[in-house]
Amino acid sequence: MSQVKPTILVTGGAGYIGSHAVLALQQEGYRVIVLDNLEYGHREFVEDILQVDLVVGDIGDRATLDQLFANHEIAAVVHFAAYIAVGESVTDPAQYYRNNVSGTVTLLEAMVAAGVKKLVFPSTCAIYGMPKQVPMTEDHPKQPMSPYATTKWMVEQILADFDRAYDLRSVVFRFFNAAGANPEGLIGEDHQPETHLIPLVLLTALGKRESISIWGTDYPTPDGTCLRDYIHVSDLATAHILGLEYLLQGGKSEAFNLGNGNGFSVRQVIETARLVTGREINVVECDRRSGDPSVLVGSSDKAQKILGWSPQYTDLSKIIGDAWQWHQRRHQ
Ligand SMILES: NC(=O)c1ccc[n+]([C@@H]2O[C@H](COP(=O)([O-])OP(=O)(O)OC[C@H]3O[C@@H](n4cnc5c(N)ncnc54)[C@H](O)[C@@H]3O)[C@@H](O)[C@H]2O)c1
Ligand SMILES: O=c1ccn([C@@H]2O[C@H](COP(=O)(O)OP(=O)(O)O[C@H]3O[C@H](CO)[C@H](O)[C@H](O)[C@H]3O)[C@@H](O)[C@H]2O)c(=O)[nH]1
Repeated sequence: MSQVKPTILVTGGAGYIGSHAVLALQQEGYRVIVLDNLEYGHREFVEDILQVDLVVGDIGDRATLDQLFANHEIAAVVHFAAYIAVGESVTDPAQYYRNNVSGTVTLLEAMVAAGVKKLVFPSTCAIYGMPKQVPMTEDHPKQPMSPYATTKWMVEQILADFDRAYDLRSVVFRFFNAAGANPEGLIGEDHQPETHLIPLVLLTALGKRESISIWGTDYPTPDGTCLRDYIHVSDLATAHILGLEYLLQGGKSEAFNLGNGNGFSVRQVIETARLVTGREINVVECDRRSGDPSVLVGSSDKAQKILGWSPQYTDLSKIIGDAWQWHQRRHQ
């Protein structure tokens, strides 16, 4: 007889990475409830494609949260809801602190009040700032260089205090560059506006954009363009299951890097996209974008050791190929 698995609340589950985590949870037999205000998320991902219960509401709305926790026996929360645009966080930091920090504190208070004391929280490698050593490990100094990254580091510190004071246990995942789409092509990356390299390259291949800008060709890297650690979104989703199971089994609070372990340059991404799509992709070489480190590559040894996680889709052609499948379907 198969064991009934607990109910998990996924905030931001209508977004890019959250919807992939919902799919993975569903496939593992968990009951899932999504809380998303749909400011950026996609209703159809949750209701039509994944067919999961969706509560349209805000993480900063305590009454909605209290009702949710009262009406459902929720064992843990996976908390993706946040604003994510680095550039916008520089020009309008107030809304980032309100949504990502204040909203999260409201969620955490509601959890403690309801006795729900397990949380999986996506953070970012951007909390490390300029790399002092590569690959970066979890104990690398923290010097966030944007308000967005600061919000994530603040929440990590808040979680450490909530652990000490209220026994709220958390698994923090510091993602490197999330990319790709689930291999079945059901859901994928559709941010408005889009700022990430791989979807922008694929939108160029589709003719939705004239060209892709390469921001900086004079970095101290083999081809002069920045190296990033692109990690398949389905591998991130799998890590969330392992993190959740670790917490449900009584694991203590920990933070883990989640990366591919390999650095790919901007030129490699574009060249691979040319091969995968068979399309012409116009390139414009531009000056550096401010604040971009030349190399960001993570060590995920800790996640491998403690959670038994290792990425399955480390090949750049696979990551771009899955994203391409999704983009073609989305824009056909
Ligand atoms: N995309 C990346 O490369 C990346 C890298 C590191 C960390 N992360 C983190 O992963 C998480 C998800 O990122 P994503 O790329 O899927 O973003 P996304 O914008 O696709 O998803 C975020 C979702 O949260 C919802 N949301 C935002 N504020 C909300 C609020 N106050 N109440 C309820 N719902 C709200 C949005 O409507 C959206 O559906 C974020 O926390 C982000 O910081 C992403
Ligand atoms: O049009 C573009 C877009 C990006 N790039 C370059 O491509 C690389 C990747 O850029 P992305 O914007 O896709 O990703 P970032 O590395 O800047 O940022 C990502 O990783 C960060 C961690 O460093 C944060 O987590 C952030 O949320 C997430 O978007 C960078 O070298 C960037 O300069 C271009 O050359 N042209």
